Amino acid sequence: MPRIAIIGGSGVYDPKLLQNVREEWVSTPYGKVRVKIGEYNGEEIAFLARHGEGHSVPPHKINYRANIWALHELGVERILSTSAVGSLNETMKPGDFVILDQLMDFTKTRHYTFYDGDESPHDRKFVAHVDFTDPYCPELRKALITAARELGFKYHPTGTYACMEGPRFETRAEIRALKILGADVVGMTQCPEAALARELEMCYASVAIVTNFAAGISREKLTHTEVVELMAQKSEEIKYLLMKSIKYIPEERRCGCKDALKGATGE
Ligand SMILES: O=P(O)(O)O[C@H]1O[C@H](CO)[C@@H](O)[C@H]1O
Ligand SMILES: Nc1nc2[nH]cnc2c(=O)[nH]1
Repeated sequence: MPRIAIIGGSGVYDPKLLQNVREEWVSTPYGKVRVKIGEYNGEEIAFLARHGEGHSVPPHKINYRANIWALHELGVERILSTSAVGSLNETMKPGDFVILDQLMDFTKTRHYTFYDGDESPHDRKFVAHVDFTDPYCPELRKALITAARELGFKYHPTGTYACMEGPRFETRAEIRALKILGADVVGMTQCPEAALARELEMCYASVAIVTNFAAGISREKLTHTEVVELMAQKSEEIKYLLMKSIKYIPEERRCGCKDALKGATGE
């Protein structure tokens, strides 16, 4: 049973670091999910391509609830994810790794929770308000930071991610506003993915890879081609970062993630 999962974002479509990979279709109350399970460092790791194998699913149409539920169903406790981002912070340059520590959600049409009361399509029919002060697991963040430092990669140990609805990129004015609000990087997929993991008391962290400067900061037109091209250039480094990070993930969970529902339901 895999304790750890990797969710690959744009440009990260197959689990290069895993051996003996098998595919499982996991049924969930929100639909079926295709998960690959393989071995690394003597243990089972699950892998899920956020946008589907051929990047066929746009950010606003990803079935985030099915994805996170499926990993929980498999017994996953810890999720590492990648996210390709634009940078609003001149110190965070294309090719840099940012170990996210904060996020702001500007998405509009997504499904944000598993806890829909009586309408929940499962037996968790209660209301829950989880704490999300620190949306990323401190233990997973530490593992990513240690690995990035040891590998000598250009990385930033903190970063605030603004999640936009997409699928279009941002206007100059939107980026100007996000910069005033304190965002360092901008993307389209961390919300509701991170919150849904917290709702199922799973640890979650994301390494953002800067693929471009954001609209109005970049002098070039923004393209998804540029995003995928830069991610392809970084694919080896991303693989090594994930491999080394996994080795630093403690067996025992001492973070608050595992108790996220305590006090959240009012009981
Ligand atoms: O966040 P990931 O899945 O890496 O994808 C990023 O890349 C796409 C834009 O090129 C958007 O989907 C954005 O969120
Ligand atoms: N929203 C958004 N997502 C991205 N992913 C990679 N670059 C960008 C960007 O500039 N904006």
